[in-house]
Amino acid sequence: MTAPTLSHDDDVVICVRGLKNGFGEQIVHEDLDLDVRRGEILGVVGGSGTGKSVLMRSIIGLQTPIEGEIEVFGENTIGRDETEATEIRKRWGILFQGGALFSTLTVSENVQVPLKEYYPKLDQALLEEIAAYKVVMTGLPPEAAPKFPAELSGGMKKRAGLARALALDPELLFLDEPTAGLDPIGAAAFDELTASLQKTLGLTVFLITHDLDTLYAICDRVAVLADRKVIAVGTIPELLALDHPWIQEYFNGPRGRAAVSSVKANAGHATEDRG
Ligand SMILES: Nc1ncnc2c1ncn2[C@@H]1O[C@H](COP(=O)(O)OP(=O)(O)OP(=O)(O)O)[C@@H](O)[C@H]1O
Repeated sequence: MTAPTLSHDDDVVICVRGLKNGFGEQIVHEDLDLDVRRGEILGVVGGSGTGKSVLMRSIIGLQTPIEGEIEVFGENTIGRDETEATEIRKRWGILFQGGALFSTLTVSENVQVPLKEYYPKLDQALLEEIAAYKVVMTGLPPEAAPKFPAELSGGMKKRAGLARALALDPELLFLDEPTAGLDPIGAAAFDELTASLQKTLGLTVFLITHDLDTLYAICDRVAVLADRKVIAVGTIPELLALDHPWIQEYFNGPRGRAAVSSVKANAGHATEDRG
């Protein structure tokens, strides 16, 4: 890995400095800084329209910023030529909102898309074998591989999207609202899957969410977007110690308190189960 030049810290996988994004007259980000550390699950929160998805799109090179610098794995990601950008892109996987599966392809074929794109010489039998492995890895039954997205439940679609995001054995995973639209049990199961894959594969995870349960259950740190920048980043107790009205309202409001009790209750069950 190239040493990061922006952060001077080898443990920083994503480093954003002085980011400015906008559309016409509308400025979405200004002077935004963020570090994502190796091996952490970083939750990214903020009110609707604060620019969480635009931030993710800037980091992965789908949105060219007006100003600022972004490094991923110590490599500048802005304005790279296609060959250089491809080399960096190979090292991350993305689960877009809603799964974003190709509806005319089966689950297995969806997982094979990035493999074919980056390794065009792999033979078909191997492609299918890798896809089958990724499908099972995300907790789907092997019978899901030949199915089309329309034949899957919402939760299964998310898992299929995750299988595709993991196709290239990434070091870094971007998840955009992975539990949106899932029922609470499905959402909790998806959180568990994310946490267990993160641990097993040693992933760094950039996770955009509105789901307080997800933040409490699996995020190591949380970055809060407001006023066009990351106004705070830290553990939830660290954020709760801050006197910012949006942070207090979000984490200490009725939904935040409910999420804490549910995490405590689950921890209690886990202890009882072990006993
Ligand atoms: N391609 C685009 N063209 C014009 N405006 C855009 C574009 N993409 C995003 N925006 C605007 O940028 C702002 C931030 O959008 P973004 O989707 O990043 O918000 P978000 O924080 O992810 O919101 P949500 O939580 O509702 O998903 C919004 O006002 C949105 O309308």
